[in-house]
Amino acid sequence: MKLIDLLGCIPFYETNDDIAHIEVSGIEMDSRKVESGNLFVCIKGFTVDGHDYVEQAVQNGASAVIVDQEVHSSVPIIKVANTSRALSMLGVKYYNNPTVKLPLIGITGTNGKTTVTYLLETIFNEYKKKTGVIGTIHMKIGNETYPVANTTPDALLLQKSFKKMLDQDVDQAIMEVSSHALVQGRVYGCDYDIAVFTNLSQDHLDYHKDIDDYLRAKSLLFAQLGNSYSGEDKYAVINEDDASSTLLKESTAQHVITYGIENSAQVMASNIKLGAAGTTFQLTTPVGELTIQSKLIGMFNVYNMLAASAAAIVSDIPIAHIKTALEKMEGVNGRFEPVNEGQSFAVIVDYAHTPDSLDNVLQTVKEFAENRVFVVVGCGGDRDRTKRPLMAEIALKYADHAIFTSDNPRTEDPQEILDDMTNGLHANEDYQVIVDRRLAIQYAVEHAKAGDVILIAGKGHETYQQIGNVKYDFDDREIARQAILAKE
Ligand SMILES: CC(=O)N[C@H]1[C@@H](OP(=O)(O)OP(=O)(O)OC[C@H]2O[C@@H](n3ccc(=O)[nH]c3=O)[C@H](O)[C@@H]2O)O[C@H](CO)[C@@H](O)[C@@H]1O[C@H](C)C(=O)N[C@@H](C)C(=O)N[C@H](CCC(=O)O)C(=O)O
Ligand SMILES: Nc1ncnc2c1ncn2[C@@H]1O[C@H](COP(=O)(O)OP(=O)(O)OP(=O)(O)O)[C@@H](O)[C@H]1O
Ligand SMILES: N[C@H](CCC[C@H](N)C(=O)O)C(=O)O
Ligand SMILES: [Mg+2]
Repeated sequence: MKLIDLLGCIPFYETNDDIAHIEVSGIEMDSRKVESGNLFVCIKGFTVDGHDYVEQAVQNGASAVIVDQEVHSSVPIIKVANTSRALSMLGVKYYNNPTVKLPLIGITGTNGKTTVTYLLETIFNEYKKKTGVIGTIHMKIGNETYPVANTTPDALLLQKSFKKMLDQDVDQAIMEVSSHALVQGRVYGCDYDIAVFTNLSQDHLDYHKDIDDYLRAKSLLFAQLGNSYSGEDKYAVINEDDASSTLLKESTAQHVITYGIENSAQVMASNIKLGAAGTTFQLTTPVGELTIQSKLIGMFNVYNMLAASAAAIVSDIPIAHIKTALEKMEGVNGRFEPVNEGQSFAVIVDYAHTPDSLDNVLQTVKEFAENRVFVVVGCGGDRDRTKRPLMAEIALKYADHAIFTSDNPRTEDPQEILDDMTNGLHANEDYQVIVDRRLAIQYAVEHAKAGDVILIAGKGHETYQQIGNVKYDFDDREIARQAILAKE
């Protein structure tokens, strides 16, 4: 593509050279990955500034650079107001604006995004629609999976992935939209057809100034809905029982469809029967009413099913297919996942890593436990410190025995993270600190008796533990399995 044509998507830019002849073979934001003829976009990050890597990009063959600060270079320099924003626009243009053709659902909220994403995948697949999914666990096109570094990838990878989905005849794309992505503009230029809100509670206060700032970040998804003027109907799917619903409804000029249990909403669940092996409820929607018998456990999963059902209804999926899919769904990788080797006690691995999710999941465990509840939990390093004491308190509120351990310490001292968790606790409470996560899991398994439940929270599907900057192989499910086998 000619650079001059590509730059048509940026309203104002300055250049120091004649760029009419330049062909662009691709766009790159990482100097280490630049190939001959690439346009290098300099992004100021949290760790380093891409403007410092212009020379490396040029050595690797960059044909031009996009900057928002002064740099010196032997290739043409194009100066814009904001390179992050430019990167998204360039990605959209380079990959030919894929989301205008690709039906796209974006899911945001503190908890439940991944679960709702996979519920929607199951529903669309049941209706014989090919899906593309982007989220925490991986990117998935049809049955092929690809690893991802972020829940919501950077703008370039995102647009490239949408293009790939279109090339592979995907009918419906479904993605998680993190608050980081919204603030950083990773999703500028995505033409969402449906934006779903799950819930809002405390997380990421290392990144967002306060909870209002966090909510404002989430609201950007709803404000962006319909900005492409494609003329199609767009929908915001909102949890009416969440205190943030009013602001989010006011953030969009598009159609709103609500779901809920407590407050009156368009899609509702009633007559809910929560069980240890599944959940039954009456689903009431504007297009009909039916009974759902789901294998998913816990009230929070009723909300996830309502969110997915509402998004499926506005996508014109017949409710009979929604019912079949919800009832077929076995669960999501690493979410309330049992580890069963025929032992006399239950072991559940879950991804709860926020106060609210831990509260929800422990409440559910407590309700069905025949005997004592053990919880093995920690908090991630280089992340929101203020959630640490809250998570410890919640663990003690429900569990008969809490074992506090490391999650992904990253660059923090694991003991200091655990001190943050436990400093405010009373000494006589029944908890223990075992820094090594493997030993903590082993301890819980060794001490469990018939009818007890062990909840291992925080890492769910993760198959590594990050200590310092190194990711070591680590899978809670495997460690638990080995411990169970060693015991019996
Ligand atoms: C805080 C944050 O959002 N960080 C993201 C950010 O990293 P960064 O700002 O540190 O990037 P950087 O290393 O300073 O690099 C700046 C620029 O210089 C470039 N560079 C860098 C080095 C070099 O040699 N040459 C070069 O050109 C980089 O390619 C980049 O363009 O940009 C990177 C590239 O897009 C992201 O991968 C990275 O996510 C890191 C891995 C991360 O941990 N992010 C978390 C906080 C996050 O975003 N989480 C949410 C999910 C949260 C949730 O839902 O619970 C997510 O969407 O994943
Ligand atoms: N609707 C919900 N409300 C509260 N907690 C939930 C809800 N759904 C799931 N959870 C809890 O949160 C954990 C994470 O769920 P899930 O992975 O679906 O959320 P997520 O929003 O994708 O999280 P992340 O921000 O890490 O991507 C689950 O393991 C469960 O404990
Ligand atoms: N997307 C979340 C995942 C947290 C998972 C938990 N295991 C941790 O490492 O804190 C984050 O980056 O905050
Ligand atoms: Mg997720």
